Amino acid sequence: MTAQIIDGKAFAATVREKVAGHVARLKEEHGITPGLAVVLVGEDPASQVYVRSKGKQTVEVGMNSFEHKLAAETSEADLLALIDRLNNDPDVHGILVQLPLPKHLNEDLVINAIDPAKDVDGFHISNVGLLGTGQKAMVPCTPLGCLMMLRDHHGSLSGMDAVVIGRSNIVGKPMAQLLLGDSCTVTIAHSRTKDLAEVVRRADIVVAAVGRPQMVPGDWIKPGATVIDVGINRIDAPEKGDGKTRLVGDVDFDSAAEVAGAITPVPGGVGPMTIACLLANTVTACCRAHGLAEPEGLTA
Ligand SMILES: Nc1nc2c(c(=O)[nH]1)N[C@@H](CN(C=O)c1ccc(C(=O)N[C@@H](CCC(=O)O)C(=O)O)cc1)CN2
Repeated sequence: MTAQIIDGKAFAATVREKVAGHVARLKEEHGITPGLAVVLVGEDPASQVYVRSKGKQTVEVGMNSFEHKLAAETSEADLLALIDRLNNDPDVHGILVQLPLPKHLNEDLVINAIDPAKDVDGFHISNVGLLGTGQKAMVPCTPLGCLMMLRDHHGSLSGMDAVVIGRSNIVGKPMAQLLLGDSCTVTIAHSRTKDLAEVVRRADIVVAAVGRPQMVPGDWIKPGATVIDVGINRIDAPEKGDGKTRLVGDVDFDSAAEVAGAITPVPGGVGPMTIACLLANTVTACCRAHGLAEPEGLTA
């Protein structure tokens, strides 16, 4: 293996430390404690784990955590009523609704009901528009985490060729906007892209966010390129024993690490940065709500 490993777990710990410092200052100097409300509808096991982790890390950095767990059959009207209460609660600076939602709930309607100033996921249409036009926005946590790791590794990204594989509203599109904002030449590729291998081979930066296990092999990677693997896919692992599974990314780590200059692992790469950036966004939202200076290095 030749690539440097970009350790997202360690980097996330440094982000949390910075957040904790800002939270302590907000308390000492202004008597303000940032608060994050997390809404979970239903019992999706992975979502339950992520929500528990968000609550625990929120408290660990000194913020208030408000968890709202609703039954899977909750009506849209009841969910919207809860969001309205949270929008009007001065102790709540950040609101997020864990995705995916049960099928009977309209995700767009629910997300767009959140006050954009409290939308710490950055999914509200107003924040999407602000980011797309280069204005001050709440930035989606996973792409923000990827950008932080890229800036930390490279310093300036200006002039680099970047390929984002995947066009989701949550990762692919905002990631492309952020890279454009840092003056990369950006290509958004997807399942219908012709000659994807050739497109990826041109890139100095590859962000893989397609949700297909190990889809990107090492021979698609330009030697020395930086590879950010957003995928989290569970696959069978018969080598570990009957019925066992393991997590892999969208990139074939072993072959890509032979060619890349740097690469994020799965697990322990982008995933931990998602929650760290959620905490960062909550402090940012709190500072903006109170007209205070925003924390440096925690926003795009
Ligand atoms: N409202 C939101 N919903 C969802 C988001 C989001 O950003 N906002 N993202 C994902 C889930 N997610 C956070 O919510 C998330 C996913 C993965 C990780 C993580 O740390 N993964 C670990 C591996 C965990 C494991 O063992 O399964 C890693 O990659 O190392 C954190 C947060 C969808 N929903």
